[in-house]
Amino acid sequence: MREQVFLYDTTLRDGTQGEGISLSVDDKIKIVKKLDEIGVHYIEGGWPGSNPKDMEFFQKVQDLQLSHSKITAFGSTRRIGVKAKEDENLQKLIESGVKVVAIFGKTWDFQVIEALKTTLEENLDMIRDSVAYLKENGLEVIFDAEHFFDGYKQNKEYALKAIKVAEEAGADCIALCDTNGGTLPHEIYKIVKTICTKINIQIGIHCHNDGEVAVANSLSAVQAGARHVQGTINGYGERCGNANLISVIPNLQVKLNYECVKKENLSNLTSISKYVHEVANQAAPSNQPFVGKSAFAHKGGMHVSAVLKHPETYEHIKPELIGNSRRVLVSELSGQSNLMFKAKEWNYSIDKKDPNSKLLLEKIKEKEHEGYQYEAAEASFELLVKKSFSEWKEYFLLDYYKIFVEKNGEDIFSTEAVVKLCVHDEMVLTAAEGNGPVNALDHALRKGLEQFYPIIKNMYLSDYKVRVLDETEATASKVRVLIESSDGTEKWSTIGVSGNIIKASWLALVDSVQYYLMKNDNLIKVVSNKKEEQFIGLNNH
Ligand SMILES: CC(=O)SCCNC(=O)CCNC(=O)[C@H](O)C(C)(C)COP(=O)(O)OP(=O)(O)OC[C@H]1O[C@@H](n2cnc3c(N)ncnc32)[C@H](O)[C@@H]1OP(=O)(O)O
Ligand SMILES: CC(=O)C(=O)O
Repeated sequence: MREQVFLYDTTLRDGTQGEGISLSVDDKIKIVKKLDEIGVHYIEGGWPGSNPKDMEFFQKVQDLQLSHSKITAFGSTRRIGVKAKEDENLQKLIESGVKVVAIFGKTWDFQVIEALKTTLEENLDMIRDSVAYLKENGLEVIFDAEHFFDGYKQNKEYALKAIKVAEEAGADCIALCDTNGGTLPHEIYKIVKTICTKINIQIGIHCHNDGEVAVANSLSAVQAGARHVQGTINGYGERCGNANLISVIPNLQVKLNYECVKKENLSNLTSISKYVHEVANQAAPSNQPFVGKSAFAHKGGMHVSAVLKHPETYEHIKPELIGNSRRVLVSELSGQSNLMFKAKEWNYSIDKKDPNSKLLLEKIKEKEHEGYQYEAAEASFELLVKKSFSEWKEYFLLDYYKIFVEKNGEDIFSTEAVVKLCVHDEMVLTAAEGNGPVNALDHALRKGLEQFYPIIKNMYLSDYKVRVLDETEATASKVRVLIESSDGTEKWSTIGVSGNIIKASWLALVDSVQYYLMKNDNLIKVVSNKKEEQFIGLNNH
């Protein structure tokens, strides 16, 4: 039987103390639903005494039927010199309608004197009165021992007395907080181990990430006896953030054999991490451990060769356990194993002994040396593979393009592009305007192709990025253009590199259209045959 560790999520409270993180009431409700689905035990919704938004949240959340999670409200011990029953913050905690509250109190003598500006005795009274009052009101009470580790290192006796007072007043759990985030895992282990021998109620841990060891500290605390772990999804939180539950959970469950969430819910971690990034309007870091896009992305040829033989050679856990997946990147650091893996993904079968495979690898390395970066442009890479390993027909060939940019006296710019193409042995000349040279080229290219391949009306450019490759060359430097295209369902990325930004853009643009046509080749054949029949018909008249 695996020992249970209780998860206490504070994304909606401490998470929103992180710079740039702000959640509306609806956002919070959405996140609550997801956390409940994966079986987080406690969800701290906010601080009812802090702002009207949090009050509204506590009203609205009462309408949710949660299956697993208990909603908690956060606040502080009573104010100095005020009776607990008259303290506005404690009243709001009770009025919030929750059954569980977490209150933080000072356990570091230095904080009591410098921040609270009161006596050590009054602080102990504040803790005692507040916990006792909330218990009298029938609530489950978690006491967050603020700055516990710093306090313990400086004045053991007082820090211990502060949490003893909370225990004696009836607290259900004492969460030891590394509030400044500077404590190291071996210190956490030693201190938590000692505290577990002195306190008879559940011990919890709340770590900040200022020393980048919040996850490690949380694990050390559990190994030392803590059974309640506080943290946030994706590690959002004040300053450098809180312990990232998305990493804490699989480390505890997969590696240390504790029970945090039901086994079947582990595979939702990747999607919940993405979901919360999305709701919080944050870019998901691709190198986020466990769930990031790159967490199981293999780039070095040696690694890929080994992973193909046995994934455990370069993977610490199976990616599917947490809902992630293995990826292989293609670059100048690739070996033939990278090509084989990618080709298989696209249903091409290639053999290491095939001379084309070696040629393709050499071509990729040359191109990467020129400035191409295929890991960011898989569609261009797939075209290269297709051209190397199967019959390739050009959907169109360029004869020339011309671009005209005009600025009139009233500071109005106009841009026009003329494109001459050969499609199905027919010369097509088109012109189009655009709000810039690349846009005009895009319009002219489509105008020329749409009559042959009407399907391209469905695709559009969704992103366009330019990167200067050698800044020392200033305006003469090479540029790398990355284009992302979409048809509303799929997205694909293509690349072009040149000393001329228009040419780099054209190359990326052509790859984008060729890729789409290649992917929809079955549909296209029908349309272009008809077109040819039509021409024949016309010629007969
Ligand atoms: C470690 C943590 O993360 S604790 C959580 C921190 N989170 C937040 O502060 C976010 C929400 N906070 C707020 O909305 C506001 O700070 C409020 C509404 C709670 C309080 O606002 P104000 O009354 O204007 O006080 P202000 O924020 O300026 O100062 C905090 C006061 O609380 C006191 N205080 C700090 N900790 C405690 C405590 N554990 N118990 C009682 N009082 C405390 C401070 O000494 C200070 O008192 P003072 O005004 O007499 O100097
Ligand atoms: C309570 C809390 O958030 C802290 O001490 O960091």
